[in-house]
Amino acid sequence: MSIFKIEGGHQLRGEITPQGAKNEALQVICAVLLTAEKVTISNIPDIQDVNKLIFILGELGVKVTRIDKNTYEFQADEIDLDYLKSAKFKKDGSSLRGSIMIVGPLLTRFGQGYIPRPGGDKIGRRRLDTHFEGFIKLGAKFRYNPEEYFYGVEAEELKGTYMLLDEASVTGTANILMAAVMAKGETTIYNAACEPYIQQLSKMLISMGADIQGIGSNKLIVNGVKYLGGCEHRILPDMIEIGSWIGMAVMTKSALTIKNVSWENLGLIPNVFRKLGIALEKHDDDIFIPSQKEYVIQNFMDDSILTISDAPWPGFTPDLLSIVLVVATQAKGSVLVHQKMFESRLFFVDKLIDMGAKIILCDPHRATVIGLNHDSELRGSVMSSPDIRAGIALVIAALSAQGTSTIHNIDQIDRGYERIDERLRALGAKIERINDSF
Ligand SMILES: CC(=O)N[C@H]1[C@@H](OP(=O)(O)OP(=O)(O)OC[C@H]2O[C@@H](n3ccc(=O)[nH]c3=O)[C@H](O)[C@@H]2O)O[C@H](CO)[C@@H](O)[C@@H]1O
Ligand SMILES: C=C(OP(=O)(O)O)C(=O)O
Repeated sequence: MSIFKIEGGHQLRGEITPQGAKNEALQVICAVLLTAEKVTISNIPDIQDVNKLIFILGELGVKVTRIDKNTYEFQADEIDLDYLKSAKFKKDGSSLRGSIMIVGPLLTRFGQGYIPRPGGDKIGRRRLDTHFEGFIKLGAKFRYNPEEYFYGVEAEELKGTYMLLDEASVTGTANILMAAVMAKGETTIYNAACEPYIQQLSKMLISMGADIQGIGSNKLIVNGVKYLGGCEHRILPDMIEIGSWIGMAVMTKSALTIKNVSWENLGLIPNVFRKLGIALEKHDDDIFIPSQKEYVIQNFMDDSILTISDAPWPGFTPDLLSIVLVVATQAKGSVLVHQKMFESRLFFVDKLIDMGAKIILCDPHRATVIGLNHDSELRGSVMSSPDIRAGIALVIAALSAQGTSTIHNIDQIDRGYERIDERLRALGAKIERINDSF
């Protein structure tokens, strides 16, 4: 296990290009299972979760060719369905959340799909009902082995239908959509998630020959086709990484340019950071953040304290609330951060409190932050990263703190951030990765 050692208080400078989006990558890589033809995907982030998924596809028999650092060609023309029943798959498949999305494509193309209970962040209960209720609606038989936490669906033929999802689940919508594109007849998926990840997946499926309407809305109408072909697809920049870079710049009082962010796909993200008082300038498709000695949190119009909360898209993504929270610790003013979706994602605030931040954890979902306005800086500390976004929030805190911090369990951060230490060093940060053999 490696650790990060970070000497805080150094400004960043220069330009950074965001990686491709992790959550889109996990969807579109699963979609290669829908065709026997070649699929080329570019801007794939070189991160642990994505590499694990590519490994699983390779074990399943998909031919994987790495064309350059971030571009791969996939061909799923000889799939080994026996691997799905092996002990190895039960181990490999459970190591990340995104692997769940192989089930929809396998079910629609081969009539069977299996998955061990998937991993991902330990940020609260993460059920899979939406996924499997959708497959059942399409005509699949559901099997569950509780001893092994092993899920399965089987069907001779999937038939289009109307469904109202019990929640707008991101991976659930992607999974059901991938099953529906080759089901017989019309499927309506209402209360569908519509994050840019899903919009991108839909566009890719259309370029493979699928018929999907309603992209970007919460009602997708799919007319099943018999066959899908190859395509080329480019992944959008990672909006969560973009938000993380905004946090790094502002907490270290640095001027930073984030290149080619795809502004039109950022939704409320720029607005939310602006409400925290952060100056964000749109320079063509870049974000420029000027160096700011202070940033003042806006109150609501009636002068009550600002609340920032998450909601399914086009609401504010829950994956940026930990970053909003850490940024607020050095703002002028107060804000209530309300994490509605996940019940264990705010517990990391203890670590920020140890560093000197003024935060009241009201309950597992809500934390009030009273900004220090840089009147006193956070103090370096020894911490462990509980999940990917808390992990990057701790990195941000450490970059701004006085003294040196050590962050353990950085595997969690490597799950979703490509060579974050190298890229930060190139901008002037003092961060080292140390192999911790103890
Ligand atoms: C690999 C991947 O793509 N992961 C993302 C995906 O996870 P994932 O697809 O697993 O998350 P879901 O969208 O299924 O939901 C996450 C949690 O939010 C709750 N929920 C969901 C929808 C809703 O309308 N109300 C509600 O309360 C669910 O009960 C669940 O506990 O979406 C999450 C929510 O944006 C993100 O945090 C994850 O980064
Ligand atoms: C929660 C996240 O990821 P996963 O769904 O893969 O655990 C995330 O990206 O913030």
